[in-house]
Amino acid sequence: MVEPLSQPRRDALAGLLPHWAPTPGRDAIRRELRFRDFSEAFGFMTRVALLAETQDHHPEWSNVWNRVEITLTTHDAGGLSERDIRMAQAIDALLG
Ligand SMILES: C[C@H](O)[C@H](O)[C@H]1CNC2=NC(N)=NC(=O)C2=N1
Repeated sequence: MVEPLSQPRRDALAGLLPHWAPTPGRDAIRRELRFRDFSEAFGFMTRVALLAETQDHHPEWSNVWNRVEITLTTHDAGGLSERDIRMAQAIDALLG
């Protein structure tokens, strides 16, 4: 079992993640990305997939050609946890 984030921790972290927004109706965060083409988008997804395996934390996502939509939440916690924040920061770092 993973602990969900407390409200103060949630507030403290919100400013650290400028590219991520709350997912409407869910305890989750999401980010939409647009790449030059499908190859760039899928290359990025491949890198995130490897990252997800190393962190044992997996995104919910979708891809349409050059667009990738990522939602992060922790199923084991029934909502946002520190794992999602760590993953969001690692994804942001990949993007430079
Ligand atoms: C058994 C395994 O550690 C768990 O199922 C992991 C795998 N990846 C996961 N990913 C996400 N997003 N939430 C989880 O709760 C989760 N749990």
